[in-house]
Amino acid sequence: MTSIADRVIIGYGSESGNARGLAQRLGAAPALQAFAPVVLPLNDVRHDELGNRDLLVIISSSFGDGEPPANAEDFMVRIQQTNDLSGLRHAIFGLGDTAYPSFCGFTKSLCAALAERHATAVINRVDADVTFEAFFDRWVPVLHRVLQGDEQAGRDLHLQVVAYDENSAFAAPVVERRQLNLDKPGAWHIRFDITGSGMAYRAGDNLYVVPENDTELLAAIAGWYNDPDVVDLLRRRELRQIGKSVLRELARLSGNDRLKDMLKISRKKELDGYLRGADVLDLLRDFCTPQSVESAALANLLPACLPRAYSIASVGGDFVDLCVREVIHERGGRMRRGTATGWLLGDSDSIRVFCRSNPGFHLPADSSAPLVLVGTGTGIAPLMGLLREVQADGKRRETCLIFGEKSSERDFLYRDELAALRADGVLTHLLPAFSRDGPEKYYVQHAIAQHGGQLHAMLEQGAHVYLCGNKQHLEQAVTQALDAIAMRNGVQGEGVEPGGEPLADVVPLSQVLMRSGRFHRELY
Ligand SMILES: Cc1cc2nc3c(=O)[nH]c(=O)nc-3n(C[C@H](O)[C@H](O)[C@H](O)COP(=O)(O)O)c2cc1C
Repeated sequence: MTSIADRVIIGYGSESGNARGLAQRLGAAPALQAFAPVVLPLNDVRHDELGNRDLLVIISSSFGDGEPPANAEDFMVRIQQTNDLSGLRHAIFGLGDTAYPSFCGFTKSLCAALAERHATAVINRVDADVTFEAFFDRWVPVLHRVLQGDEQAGRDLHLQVVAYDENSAFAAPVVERRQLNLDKPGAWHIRFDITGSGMAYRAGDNLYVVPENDTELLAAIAGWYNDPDVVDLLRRRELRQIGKSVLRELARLSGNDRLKDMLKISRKKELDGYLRGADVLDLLRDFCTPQSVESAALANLLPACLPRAYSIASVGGDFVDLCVREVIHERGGRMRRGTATGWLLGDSDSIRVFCRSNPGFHLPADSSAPLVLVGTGTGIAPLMGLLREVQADGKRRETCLIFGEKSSERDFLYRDELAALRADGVLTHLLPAFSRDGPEKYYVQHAIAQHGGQLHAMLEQGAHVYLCGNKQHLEQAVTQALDAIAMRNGVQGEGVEPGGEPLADVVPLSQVLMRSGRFHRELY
């Protein structure tokens, strides 16, 4: 095989430095030195000066609404102003984030503009998500093989994260449903197979579930209308999270004075109380008649079933794990299940899902920073993901999991997995807080207080705190407990000398952690 180029020009488009960093690494890669690599911002690349023994490698992020970074804007304009680029050969590595609507929008447009002008891509375009490092490590050896003449290697490489969303979700087979506790409502471990989906995620990210409605609820609404076709009509409409605009329209169609009255601002509390746990069938029965709100009008009125977000409990790869609490309650003589949890825990073989990046809950870049992980109930989910990432990284750091539940015997979620992580040295401290095990209630804030010295030492070493669980119960209690251990041990925050008296304007530790990006919260 003979090499396809003598020279490699590496042009980068980068706002915050990721693409530039990769470009510089590529430029320094030993395998590329035979091709005299030159690294420069895309705006400085003169495509009209490239010869037919040059390969243009483009590494760029996307910004705004899928637009080029500032140092790639002029390059894009020059490409658009050129009619024929048939001599140009290129390889594009795009960096983006599926959290943005126009995922890798710039590099996709650039690739299309080059193709329209008959330029040749020697490797399939890469659309990388926040997990771009893993793609880069796979892409560089292929680039090297292509340069050496193995053009098929470039055609065989497919590194494109697909940006799924609620309108184009991936139907992921469910490969495991396992109850983790002994009581009702159940806490379930659910595993999806996402092989071949092009979906990429990392620990801390969220999975959105696009549910279908409970068949019993659909049948009951169809019964109310006395029309079986209503089941299909409403299968994918939102039947539980009912917005103000839907209520207003129902009040208008039904002409019901009670509903109109409840919509007045002065009665907001009453309306909120009524809506808690209510669904469309309640509204129909309580305020409407099948004649005043016809089923077609109702279907038109209701938005599509809203996707529900869940914290991912695994780390990258071909599977996504969730830890889900069953939602089940009775109201007005009727059992109700959560729309998404009902769908997840039903018997459906596959479920439509998509991932969204959640950078605020990723592991810190500093691989030596200790981790203090605090979670209650299914709030353990993303913490399991983070621990799995520590395990996969292979770089050991001090980690402490403070896990709160009711009973060690009945509710110790992931007991075996945690024991294995302990044995493996991934989880260095496990502090369970089972509220009903002893004569006194014992919650995570009590565990924080009891082990204050040890936690304080970790915080002094730059620990990051991750908190996940119920907003109402957890946030304030944990924040206060952290502030209290800092005060007791000599604050590492601002305004107090270690061991000294607090000043009047002392900044609590939780604030200091938050300001320095070391307090990560996922509360619901
Ligand atoms: C304000 C802002 C806007 C962004 N817009 C997009 C976007 O439209 N599409 C996309 O795929 N990624 C978008 N991203 C994600 C970046 O492309 C991603 O973080 C990339 O790794 C940054 O690389 P850089 O450091 O080389 O600029 C955006 C990021 C920020 C902070």
